[in-house]
Amino acid sequence: MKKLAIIGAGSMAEALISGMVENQFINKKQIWVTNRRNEERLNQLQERYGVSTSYELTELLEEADIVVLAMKPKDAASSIELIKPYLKREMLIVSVLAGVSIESIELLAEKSLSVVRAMPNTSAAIGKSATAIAVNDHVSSNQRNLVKNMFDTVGLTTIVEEEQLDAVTGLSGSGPAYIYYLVEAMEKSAVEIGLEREMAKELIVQTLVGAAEMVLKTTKTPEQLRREVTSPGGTTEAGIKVLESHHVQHAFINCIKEATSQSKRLGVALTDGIKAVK
Ligand SMILES: NC(=O)C1=CN([C@@H]2O[C@H](COP(=O)(O)OP(=O)(O)OC[C@H]3O[C@@H](n4cnc5c(N)ncnc54)[C@H](OP(=O)(O)O)[C@@H]3O)[C@@H](O)[C@H]2O)C=CC1
Ligand SMILES: O=C(O)[C@@H]1CCC=N1
Repeated sequence: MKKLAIIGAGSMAEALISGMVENQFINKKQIWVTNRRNEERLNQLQERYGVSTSYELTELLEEADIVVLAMKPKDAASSIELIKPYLKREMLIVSVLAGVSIESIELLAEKSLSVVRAMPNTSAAIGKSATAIAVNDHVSSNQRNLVKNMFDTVGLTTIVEEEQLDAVTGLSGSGPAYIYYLVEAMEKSAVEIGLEREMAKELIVQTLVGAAEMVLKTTKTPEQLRREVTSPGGTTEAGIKVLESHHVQHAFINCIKEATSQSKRLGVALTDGIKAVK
């Protein structure tokens, strides 16, 4: 591969750059990055990772093998409008945009393209993303393997059907935020029950890591693991009763369903908007 161009220089772009550079997926100078106008940010990425940067679209996109779309979904239409004269059938387009369908990308580009739609999460920044990718019919098996290898540099990658990506977004794309929300609650409670913040943080993190590894490494279900912690008449039972009285498990299920619906809504709004102006 000669060149990989990334449109958007935010947190997701940086996570990918860091993974690719660290794992020598491609020579760092062959990674080109741009953003809308934040030049300081581009300089920062250049200094940190040795990547190339440019606002000159010919320099950026000419002869690129892979073009990664990493702007916010609301900026997709204006951004693709700018780059569409440079997008070629032989290029592979990789989008990490939540909710934005492959169809929308091709409609915006006004041509059929080889498109991979991916949903990573922010744990990509430490090489621990749970990423799902879906491809359209123009993507060859070599290209699909190449993109899988690219996302493997930032964590685990699964191949799914495009229809499943909204659910993946609701579950694992947004997932880190749900866990952070729980950690926030654990930290607040720790202070209220008289523990020092720093010491509590250490205990919370180790509890999370330990629980995650138990789910990963044992053959027991999460429910079995929970029951093993819960002694009859003990502390866990007393705590879980409070969660149940607030229907917390039900609330989490609704949270994931709502995030999934929002991903669908974002996609439909964009596709309808594009079709209305075409
Ligand atoms: N954050 C997350 O947890 C996840 C995010 N995603 C997806 O990743 C994408 C990026 O998210 P994130 O990195 O958090 O976003 P950020 O807001 O951190 O970064 C967005 C970037 O896009 C750039 N940009 C906006 N418009 C244009 C344009 N017309 N041309 C070039 N660059 C442009 C911005 O440039 P400037 O600063 O100059 O305006 C900025 O560098 C989103 O689509 C999101 O759905 C996917 C999975 C998880
Ligand atoms: O909240 C969002 O829309 C993005 C997509 C998945 C995680 N963050």
